[in-house]
Amino acid sequence: MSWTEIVIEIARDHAEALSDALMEVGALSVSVEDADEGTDAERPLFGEPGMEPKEAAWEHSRVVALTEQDADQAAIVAAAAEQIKLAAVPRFTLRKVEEQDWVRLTQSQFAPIHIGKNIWVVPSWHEAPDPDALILELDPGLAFGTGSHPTTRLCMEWLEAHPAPGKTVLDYGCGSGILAMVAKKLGAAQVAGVDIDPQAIESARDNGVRNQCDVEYFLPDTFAQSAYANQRFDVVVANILSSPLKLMAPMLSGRVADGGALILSGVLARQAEEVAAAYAPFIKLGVWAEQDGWVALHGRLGSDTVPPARDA
Ligand SMILES: C[S@@+](CC[C@H](N)C(=O)[O-])C[C@H]1O[C@@H](n2cnc3c(N)ncnc32)[C@H](O)[C@@H]1O
Repeated sequence: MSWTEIVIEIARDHAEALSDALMEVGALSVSVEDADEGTDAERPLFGEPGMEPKEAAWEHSRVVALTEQDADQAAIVAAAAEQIKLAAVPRFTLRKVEEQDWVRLTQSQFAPIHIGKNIWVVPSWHEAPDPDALILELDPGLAFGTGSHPTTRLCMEWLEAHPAPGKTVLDYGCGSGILAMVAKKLGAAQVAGVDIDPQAIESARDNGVRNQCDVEYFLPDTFAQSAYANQRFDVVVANILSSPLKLMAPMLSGRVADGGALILSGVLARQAEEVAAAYAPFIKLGVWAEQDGWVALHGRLGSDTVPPARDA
């Protein structure tokens, strides 16, 4: 079966309403894109959780509505325009969409990711490229943490460079559970993960089962009432944005055992000093490594000095 896409370029202010109206009058699905994407007018936007909040949305939108091939596309556009009382029916073009193997197409966009020296994150439909490596089977899903983002990779590389066999690890802001699972696979004795998002907890638990990683995951309030309520950990890793990290300084520092390590990620290089300043009353933090403008900070509780940077 084939479909036809209706493509309408429209001012950003109208895009959301037009997209809702198109759905109501017969479109099968609608997406709104940046009409300036790929041109000199394109504005940088960052959408992944863990990245800087959007400062400005794009200027011009492209609304793309999928319809049955034999639908009356002109009538659909006219009805949608009338529904939201546009002054005129917007101009549109049509694109034919051939049937494809959508599952295969989507899957082909996610390849195994090599991280650090010996870690591979491998989608379930791929063979592990190196069966002797530390393999995490992870599919892209609702929770952040597939290893594609520098903030995640920096933490994974830190964990690999500082294995803690037999130690305790807390992954605060665990998302998919990727960091907790790396810690566990590197030999940590006891690992806990916490996230504010119930969907993240659910997917972290699923991923734990799939990867045979015995990690316990909690929402913050249940964590505070769990057997871990007063526990301090040998390693605490938190990949969250700089503002919440600053607010959490007393809480996260209070979770680190004497001589234990704290690793913070989700921090832009220019934010490193202010984040380190928020933790200074508790733990001396310094930059461990930088990737694509993001840094990971680290420090040890009770140490007067900042541990060396990776490339020092
Ligand atoms: C950037 S993701 C990191 C996910 C994963 N740890 C990684 O490194 O890829 C940040 C995660 O922190 C969670 N988060 C944000 N604020 C939080 C808070 N105040 N307490 C606990 N988790 C939080 C988000 O729901 C999200 O899953």
